[in-house]
Amino acid sequence: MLPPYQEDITMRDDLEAFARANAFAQLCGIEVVEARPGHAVTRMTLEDRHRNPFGTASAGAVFMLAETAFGMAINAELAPGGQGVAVNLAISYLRPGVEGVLTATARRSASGGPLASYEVEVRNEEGEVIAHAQAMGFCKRPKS
Ligand SMILES: CC(C)(COP(=O)(O)OP(=O)(O)OC[C@H]1O[C@@H](n2cnc3c(N)ncnc32)[C@H](O)[C@@H]1OP(=O)(O)O)[C@@H](O)C(=O)NCCC(=O)NCCSC(=O)Cc1ccccc1
Repeated sequence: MLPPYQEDITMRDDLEAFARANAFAQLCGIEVVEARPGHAVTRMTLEDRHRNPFGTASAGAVFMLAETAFGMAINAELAPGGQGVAVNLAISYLRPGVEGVLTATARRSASGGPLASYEVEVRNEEGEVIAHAQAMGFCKRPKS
């Protein structure tokens, strides 16, 4: 059985520092809104630098938003010194990202041993799902 989420904790101090240390997410303008064990929310305002030649959101930008939500959700579950990493992340783009704020929500759907599976939905401001990702994470324990 999965442990319950800690609903009362939205972002511990160490998770805030962890989010700030994610240099590439910072470069992309991704903000971590919420992070608690097994659940995280990230958002990104679409700017010209995120666009592909068609003028819509680049696949990589949307992927990074989803990946950051996954990374925060899995690492919020681990004891200090542990590392939650992606071993596979598959994404489907259902609608183009056009403008405004995109929001990714990650939640753990299953786990077994060191593996944990996450679902990530990316929505536009209208609440439409523009992308869906499935991530398989591996929880590395602190080395003794
Ligand atoms: C996950 C695992 C199965 C680990 O299996 P294990 O049995 O525990 O493997 P082990 O620990 O033994 O290491 C294996 C080999 O690697 C080497 N090494 C390790 N660490 C370091 C290092 N720091 N620097 C240099 N080398 C290092 C190590 O020496 C060994 O080499 P060897 O074999 O002796 O020559 C493995 O496939 C893996 O690490 N895959 C890559 C996953 C990955 O990169 N995902 C994407 C990034 S995650 C992400 O972005 C999500 C996110 C988002 C936002 C925020 C946060 C997170």
